[in-house]
Amino acid sequence: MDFYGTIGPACAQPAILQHMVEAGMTGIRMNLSHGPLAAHTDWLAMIRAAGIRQLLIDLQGPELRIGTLAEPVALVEGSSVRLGADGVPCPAALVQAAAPGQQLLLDDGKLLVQVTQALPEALVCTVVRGGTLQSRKSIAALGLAVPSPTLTEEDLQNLKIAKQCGVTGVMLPFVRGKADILALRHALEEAGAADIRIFAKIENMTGVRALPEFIHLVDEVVIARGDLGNAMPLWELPRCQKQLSAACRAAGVPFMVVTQMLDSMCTRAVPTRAEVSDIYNAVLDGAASVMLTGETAAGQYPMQAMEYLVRTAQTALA
Ligand SMILES: Nc1ncnc2c1ncn2[C@@H]1O[C@H](COP(=O)(O)OP(=O)(O)O)[C@@H](O)[C@H]1O
Ligand SMILES: C=C(OP(=O)(O)O)C(=O)O
Repeated sequence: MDFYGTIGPACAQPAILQHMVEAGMTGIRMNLSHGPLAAHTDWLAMIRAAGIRQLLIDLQGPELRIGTLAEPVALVEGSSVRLGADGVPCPAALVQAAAPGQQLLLDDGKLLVQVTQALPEALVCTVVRGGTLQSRKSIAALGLAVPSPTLTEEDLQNLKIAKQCGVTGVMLPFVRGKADILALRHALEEAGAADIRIFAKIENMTGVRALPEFIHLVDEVVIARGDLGNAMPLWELPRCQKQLSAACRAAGVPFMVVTQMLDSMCTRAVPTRAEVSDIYNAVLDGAASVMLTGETAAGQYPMQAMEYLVRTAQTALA
């Protein structure tokens, strides 16, 4: 079984990475929504030096995200926020597609705003669920199809240098169907990197419904519960996870379970009973891999989190 962490400011130090490897981490993911491969040469050197064999890059793909902010923005419930020109930067395609009444979940649903006015270059929104909005956080526009290409210009640049950077797998967000996978395969071939494995992230209902048409074209399916949880009431997410797991088992395709596996460990050295049960159950369901995200990238206890992930999974495997 594979155990992945996500590299980020909290763990990008040689001693911490070394400790995570000793705890059983077999690979690491770099989320390129927060910066291109070329800007992470120091992290790449650390990954090599720690002897981490598998390096996954998570592309931008069709995912919608807030742009880069000079500083975090406090969104106060009931107040107004402008997304787009002269406001919080966001994709132009979203501004074009959204109409008044549209709900927008930000940062994996932690924040919620509703469009009250759709101007040609900006959306004026009311904050429904407030909090602090940081750079590059996710946007989910419920029920709205926002046209976007499979790969951004930056994704193509990243793929060109992936092989020389030691990348072994590419994660494609928000896979919508066979065409997205074929486009990524083509881009990898063009980059001379046809042997890099493809991880298809299932992050919305379009991806759930389309899985049968592309499951045999990918190397691993990723049950990406952060964004997927925005696509349904949260109490339905476990059923969806079980159904996706069963579909992968039936097709004989490996799958990964990811996101909030040890979320409380972002701020505490010991996980909850519910979190270790979640990991144990994912392994019993047949997951080929499990991955930590914010726990290792931005949390206070990246080494301890990796240790709990690996030990709990190994107990389930024993
Ligand atoms: N390459 C990076 N550079 C700087 N910060 C990062 C990077 N990768 C991750 N982070 C930080 O760690 C957090 C958790 O990582 P991840 O779960 O991959 O991001 P997100 O939830 O934004 O998709 C990010 O929101 C960001 O604050
Ligand atoms: C892993 C996920 O993707 P991201 O970190 O881009 O939110 C997820 O949505 O579960």
